[in-house]
Amino acid sequence: MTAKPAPGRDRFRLPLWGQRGTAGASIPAQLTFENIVQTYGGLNVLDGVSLTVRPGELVCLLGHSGCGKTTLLRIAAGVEAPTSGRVLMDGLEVSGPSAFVEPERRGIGLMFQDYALFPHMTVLQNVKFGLKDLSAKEADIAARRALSRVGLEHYAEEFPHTLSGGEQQRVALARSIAPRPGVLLMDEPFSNLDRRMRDAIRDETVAILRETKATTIVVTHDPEEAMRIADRIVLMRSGTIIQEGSSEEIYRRPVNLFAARFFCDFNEIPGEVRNGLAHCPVGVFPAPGLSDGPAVVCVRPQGVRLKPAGLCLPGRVVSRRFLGEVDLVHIDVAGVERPLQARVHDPVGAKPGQDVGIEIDPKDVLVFAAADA
Ligand SMILES: Nc1ncnc2c1ncn2[C@@H]1O[C@H](COP(=O)(O)OP(=O)(O)OP(=O)(O)O)[C@@H](O)[C@H]1O
Repeated sequence: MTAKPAPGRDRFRLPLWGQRGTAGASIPAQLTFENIVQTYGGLNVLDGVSLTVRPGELVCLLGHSGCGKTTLLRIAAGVEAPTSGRVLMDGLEVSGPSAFVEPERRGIGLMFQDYALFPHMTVLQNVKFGLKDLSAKEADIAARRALSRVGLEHYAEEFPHTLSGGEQQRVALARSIAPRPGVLLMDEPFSNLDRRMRDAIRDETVAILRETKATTIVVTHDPEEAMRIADRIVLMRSGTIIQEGSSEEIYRRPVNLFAARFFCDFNEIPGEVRNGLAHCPVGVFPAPGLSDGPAVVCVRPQGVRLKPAGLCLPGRVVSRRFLGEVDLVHIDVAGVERPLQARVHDPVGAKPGQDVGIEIDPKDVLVFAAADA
């Protein structure tokens, strides 16, 4: 176990990332976590996390509350030192047994959920705050350029409390990109925005990040948000990475039931695997690679189709809700404890009490060993 860095311990100055001049595109850095362990009160909050974020890549750290996402960001930023393991930027150790680079010398930008704007400073002063290495004139130019990039140049002399939540978010973004960080770390940056404006601001933010080219890690607990913005999603659970990949890879081929449940509200039906096939009350489905034994058959609600009664698996409609683009229909099926959920475009006039036929699209079915649950 490595001790936390003590004052006077081997530190080195890093002109490399620390001073990138005025606003404009960043020189993206590669950020590497090597076997990071972080222990609080004898508990491993991070338990051997290894991850490389490529230059210019946008990675989303996704996981439930308390799984260690923020702790990993804090370690990357240098606000905390890991109990063991190393953090490297472009291959050079910035946290670890042989070095600890101060946060302000890492060239890492931070943006928090609450934006952390200073209320007594104008918008321009807030954005200039991180530009202390520049002359007053250079800082002014860089800050105004960052503000213009987020479309808020006209708000330079306003105070934060006079701005809407979405505008404050953009000021915080301008402040974090103004020093042209090689790496940008964002902790739940959209969670304070109401749903109506979140999608637009999220897309706008991603477009700005692409333009600035900074290597970016965004922490979120919202799978839809991660799918919407990430080049790569890193799914965490209890201080470990359980899967990483593109949103499509994780959605279509989750490594276990936990990962599957994160992205879809499945119908979960107990079944039995025999000779590579899962048998359950709604059908028989391929279960490649699974040993014989109890299983959970997971059926996506959009994979359940309604047909006229008598043609296929019989069911009886329990309820139907109009959700706009689809209807959510609950259907009782013999042998299945809870009604099946179906998200259907064509509910064939389904009314509560009506008998229907059910077809299940095998591409919307995943099977896991019951022990995995
Ligand atoms: N300084 C600390 N001292 C003790 N425990 C801590 C400290 N910082 C974090 N923890 C604990 O470590 C665990 C992980 O916290 P962390 O904030 O990294 O999780 P998270 O995934 O970011 O959660 P959230 O989405 O709620 O922010 C939590 O159980 C938290 O209580």
